Amino acid sequence: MLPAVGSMCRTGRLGWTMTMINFDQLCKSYGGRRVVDELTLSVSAGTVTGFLGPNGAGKSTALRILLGMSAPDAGTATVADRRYQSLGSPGLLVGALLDADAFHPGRTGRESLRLSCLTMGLPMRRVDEVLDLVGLTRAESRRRVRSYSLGMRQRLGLANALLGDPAVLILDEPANGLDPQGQRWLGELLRERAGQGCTVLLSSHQLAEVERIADRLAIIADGRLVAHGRPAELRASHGDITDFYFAVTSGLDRAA
Ligand SMILES: Nc1ncnc2c1ncn2[C@@H]1O[C@H](COP(=O)(O)OP(=O)(O)OP(=O)(O)O)[C@@H](O)[C@H]1O
Repeated sequence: MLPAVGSMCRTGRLGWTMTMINFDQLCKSYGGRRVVDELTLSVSAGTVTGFLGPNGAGKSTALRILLGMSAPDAGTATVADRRYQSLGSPGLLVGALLDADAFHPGRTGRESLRLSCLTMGLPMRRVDEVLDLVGLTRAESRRRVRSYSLGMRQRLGLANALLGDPAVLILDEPANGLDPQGQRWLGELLRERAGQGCTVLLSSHQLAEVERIADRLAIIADGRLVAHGRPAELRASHGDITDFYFAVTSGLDRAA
C-alpha cells in the first residue's frame, strides 16, 4: 500500500484527520442544465464512504470528474490534494471501477488484466493475486469477457481496480449484478481494504448494504449534497436511513 498523502482537516469529534478525496464547490452542466451543483465533500483516509442518490443525481458525473475523464465547469475534485491528471502514477494511487462493460468482449479476463499490468508496469503475478481476491477462478479468467455474467464482469472490474494495490478505490455501482452473497462479500472486501488504510468511495443503490459497511454516507440529489454523516449519527437524528433517503431525495431526482 502506498503511503497516504492528503491534507489534514478538522472533523468534529474525531479531531484531526487526513482528507484523501475532496470535492470543492464542484459544478458541471450538460446542455445548460446543472447536473453537479456546488458539490463539496471530503472523504477521510482509511474510510468507506457510500455515495448515494437517485438515478441521474450526478454521482457518476462527479466520479468521472474526480478521475479526470470529464472537466468541471467550476470547482475542483482532487485525490491527495491533486487533480487526477497531475498525479505521478495515478493507476498506482487510485483504483477505479466505473463501468463493468469497459473491457473488450473479445479478450479473456486474464488478457484484460495482463494488459492493465503492462500499462501500469506491474508484475504479471498480480493477475493471479487479484483474481483470487475477487473470487474468479483460473478457468473463468481464461474465458472471453463476452461470456461473462454481469456479476463476473463486476468482479473483473474490481480485480482491475485492485491491480496496483491502490491507496484509493473509486467504485461506481460495483454491487450491480452481484447476488446477495456477492454483495456481502464485496462489503467485507471493502471493509478489509479500509482497515488496511485504503480510502473507498463507492456509489450504490444498495442502501441497506452500504449503510451496513460505510463509515459515512453522502447523499446527493439534483447534483447537490443533501446529507452527509455517519450512519449512526444520521439514524440518531433522522431515524430509519431508507426513509430518510426517500425524504431527502423525493421530488429532487431528475431523469437519468
Ligand atoms: N455526457 C453527457 N451528456 C449529457 N448529459 C449527461 C452526460 N453525462 C451525464 N449526463 C446527464 O447528467 C445527469 C447526471 O447523470 P449521472 O450519470 O452523473 O447520474 P448518476 O447519479 O450517476 O445516475 P445513476 O444512478 O442512474 O447512474 C443525468 O441527467 C444524465 O443524463
